[in-house]
Amino acid sequence: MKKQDITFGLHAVEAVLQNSPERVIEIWVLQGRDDKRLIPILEIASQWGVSVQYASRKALDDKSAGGQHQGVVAKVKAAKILNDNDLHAMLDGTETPFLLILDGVTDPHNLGACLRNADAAGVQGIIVPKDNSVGLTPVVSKVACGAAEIVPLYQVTNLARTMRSLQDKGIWIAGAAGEADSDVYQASLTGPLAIAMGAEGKGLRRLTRESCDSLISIPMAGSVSSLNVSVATGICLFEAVRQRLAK
Ligand SMILES: C[S@@+](CC[C@H](N)C(=O)[O-])C[C@H]1O[C@@H](n2cnc3c(N)ncnc32)[C@H](O)[C@@H]1O
Repeated sequence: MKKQDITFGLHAVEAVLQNSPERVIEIWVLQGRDDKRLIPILEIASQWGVSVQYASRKALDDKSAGGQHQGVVAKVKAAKILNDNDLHAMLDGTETPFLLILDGVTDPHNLGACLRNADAAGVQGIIVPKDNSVGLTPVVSKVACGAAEIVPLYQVTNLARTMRSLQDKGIWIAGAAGEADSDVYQASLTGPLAIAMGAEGKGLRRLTRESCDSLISIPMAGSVSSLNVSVATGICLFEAVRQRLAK
């Protein structure tokens, strides 16, 4: 298991400091940078006794492997990897679960954007298969703008089995698929719910699709056949939010 990781970008570094300050080992800030947005980061770092070093742009570019670091990079202890047991422990204390399943998303920008959408929609956790999915990389954290520190990501060994265990707990699973007959605006998305999204190229795998209780589509008016997975995720989650608030 990885022991240390890198997080970069203003929102991502501030979020890890705010939510898990004990994980932050050291912070590097671009020397000569006079940016008000750094103030909360420096304040929280000082409050928790986290060492802050000033470094050149080249050093920060190297530490972030060329990422968009916005003048701040943190060395952090790797986050605990959450599994099926953690998922069920969370569900046992959750009244009306609202979950997102991502069936094999591999692009860190897409996972980061889905985490951001999930946080904004009030999703309690994202479930992904352990294999053939991107995990919590530095790029994911940066794109998630802090949401990677808030929304738990559960990495499960057998997604179909986990889906069955969700259904046993009374959670309805709606899978998003462009060719589904029922559209997202007519589906009922209230109550205990998990929305399952497919991967960038292949969509939902056959077994995942067959494990869903219903399939929903987002009507497409133009000529392209599908939306980017993070855009489709945002639409499905916020239609569910709309219905849940209207109840
Ligand atoms: C880029 S799409 C995958 C396209 C893939 N060729 C397919 O056949 O599903 C990634 C995921 O976003 C969701 N998605 C994209 N467009 C959608 C739409 N119009 N309706 C419902 N879900 C959609 C689905 O979950 C899909 O698996």
